[in-house]
Amino acid sequence: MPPSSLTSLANETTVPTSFIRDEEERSKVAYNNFSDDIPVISLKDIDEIGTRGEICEKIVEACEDWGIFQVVDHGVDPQLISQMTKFAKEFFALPSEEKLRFDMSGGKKGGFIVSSHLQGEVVQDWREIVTYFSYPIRARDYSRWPDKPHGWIAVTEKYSEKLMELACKLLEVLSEAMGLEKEALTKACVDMDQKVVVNFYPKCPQPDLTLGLKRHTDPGTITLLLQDQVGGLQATKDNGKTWITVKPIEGAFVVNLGDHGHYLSNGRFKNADHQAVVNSNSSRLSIATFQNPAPEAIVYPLKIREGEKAVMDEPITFAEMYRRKMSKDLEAARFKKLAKEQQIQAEEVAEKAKLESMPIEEILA
Ligand SMILES: O=C1C[C@@H](c2ccc(O)c(O)c2)Oc2cc(O)cc(O)c21
Ligand SMILES: O=C(O)CCC(=O)C(=O)O
Ligand SMILES: [Fe+2]
Repeated sequence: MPPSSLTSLANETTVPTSFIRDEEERSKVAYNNFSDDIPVISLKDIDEIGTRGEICEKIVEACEDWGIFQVVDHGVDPQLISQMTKFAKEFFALPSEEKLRFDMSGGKKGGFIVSSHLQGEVVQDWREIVTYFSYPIRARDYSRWPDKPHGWIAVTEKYSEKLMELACKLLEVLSEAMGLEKEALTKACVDMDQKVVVNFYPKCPQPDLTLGLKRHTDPGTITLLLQDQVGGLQATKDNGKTWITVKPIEGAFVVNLGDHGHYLSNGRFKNADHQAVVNSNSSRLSIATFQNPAPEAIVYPLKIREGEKAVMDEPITFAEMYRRKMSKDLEAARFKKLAKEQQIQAEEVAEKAKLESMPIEEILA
């Protein structure tokens, strides 16, 4: 079980062992060693015939290469962005008991939790989150949306609406790039879900031993991530051999393609492989807006190009896809833990056997 608040641990000198990751999982690149590899794309005049083609080309190239790009000139009001960020920071600065009024550790849909939305994780993430489901509107449960700081709900509603519009615009481009009608991807989502996860990564006394958010791909179609200027989002496109730290750009959104986007494009667009690292100098805030298909939406490639084989064996619902992914992730983590325990046990047995066969003079030497 993770602690009920992490902020209180930020002033310790060591991290509890439940946060310590195996060496191969730890960060290999500094949180502030920024890379320019991820394309930054201006969406200015995206609806003009003259410029649309050029912008689309850049987006498609980025999706084929990394599954990640950043967008600027996206039309979301900078004031709305700064209000959203300000309220989010204020929420995490509230006393623990206020945040725990929204505790979701008992499996509640939405609210506040330390470390992970997944139950049964073996190693804990160095983060606190507050999350709420914003679309479809008819399914909103405002009792799980934080009501403090006062005024945040109105801002989150507006933010959700604007990000839904931006996501749909980006999905139009990707649909066209696949040679499909521009509504193809949104239609495949049936009735698009939106879930907002606000990540707060407190300062960490031993950032090299842990991660803010372990390596993963997002399950849905597309994620729009707003990050502050601290840095910590890292991506790999060679299965974890090398990593880059995404350069924070004021007011930009990082766009990540998720598993659903990857499957629907039959693997042509990558599902961004990423993680978040922490540091000992400052806390960090990021706001992830996950655009997901409805749970009953069928997941299967919308187009299989000539000479290609389908990346999926059969069509399944998004709910089933999500369930399989999460149980695979947890299974892999448990298997790793077991293998580690067995290795320690084997080393202990070998050590004991060595000692038993040693002459007493050698042991005492
Ligand atoms: O918090 C996250 C991040 C992310 C995620 C996916 C898969 C993982 O194994 C993992 O550790 C993190 O995507 C999410 C998707 C959700 O539906 C809710 C989340 O809280 C998250
Ligand atoms: O905080 C970050 O930079 C990454 C967040 C993320 O990947 C997520 O919430 O899924
Ligand atoms: Fe993510």
